[in-house]
Amino acid sequence: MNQTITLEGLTKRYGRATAVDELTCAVHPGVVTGFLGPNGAGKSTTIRMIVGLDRPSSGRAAVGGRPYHALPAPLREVGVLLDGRSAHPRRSARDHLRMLAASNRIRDRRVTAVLEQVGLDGVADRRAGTFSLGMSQRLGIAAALLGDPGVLIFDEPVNGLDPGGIRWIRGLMRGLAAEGRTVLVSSHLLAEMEQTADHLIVIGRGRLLADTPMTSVTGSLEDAYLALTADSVEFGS
Ligand SMILES: Nc1ncnc2c1ncn2[C@@H]1O[C@H](COP(=O)(O)OP(=O)(O)OP(=O)(O)O)[C@@H](O)[C@H]1O
Repeated sequence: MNQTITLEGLTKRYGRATAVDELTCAVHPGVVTGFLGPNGAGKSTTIRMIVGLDRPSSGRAAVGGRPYHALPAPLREVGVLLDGRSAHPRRSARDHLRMLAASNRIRDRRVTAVLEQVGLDGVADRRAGTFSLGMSQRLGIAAALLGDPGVLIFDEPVNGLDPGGIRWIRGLMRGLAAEGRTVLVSSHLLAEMEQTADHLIVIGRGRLLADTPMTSVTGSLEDAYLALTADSVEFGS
């Protein structure tokens, strides 16, 4: 399938506030695209609209030309990590993934495969509520990978991961892109993005500020980012 994510005039208003403002851009397969912007810029809201958790006020978000809700087997086409702590705390990691697999007609052996892939095979039968933040993030990543999707979206995946985990997810994202998948990742960790992303989409106050290959960033990403977003920071210095 066509694995490009396309946003066309994507807009989300909450009352009089505009969280996402006429966003038009595309996220392509085969590369890691970093999705950057200050707190409150609209990254999570954009991701939620891509995966059908929020309705756009106007405009469109599509994957392979189709809105998420029109995909016949969404988890097999788009994997998303939004909040690592999404599993029921009393349910084991394995059961959480089994339920997701069953509801999306994904074979049970994928559960074992993704548990191994994220390094949770040794704790698969422990309740998710006893997991550390980093382990919960890994479980969320396992859920995103479950359907072997061509499109992966990670909202702050490095959150809570230790240095070994950070290196692991960097390799995971690079590997997924090298397999030809579309990888969109939001993060505030610019040094990490500098090592991971091939392409950058930067938003501020819901608007597109930059859509550019990493190679066009001269000097440090931090300097370039802070200059670009200087007028778009709602909170902070
Ligand atoms: N359900 C909601 N109701 C009202 N306003 C909302 C809602 N969800 C988000 N917003 C507002 O939309 C704006 C964008 O928020 P969003 O969470 O998308 O930003 P973000 O770029 O992901 O931020 P962060 O980096 O802090 O996670 C913020 O001003 C936020 O307060």
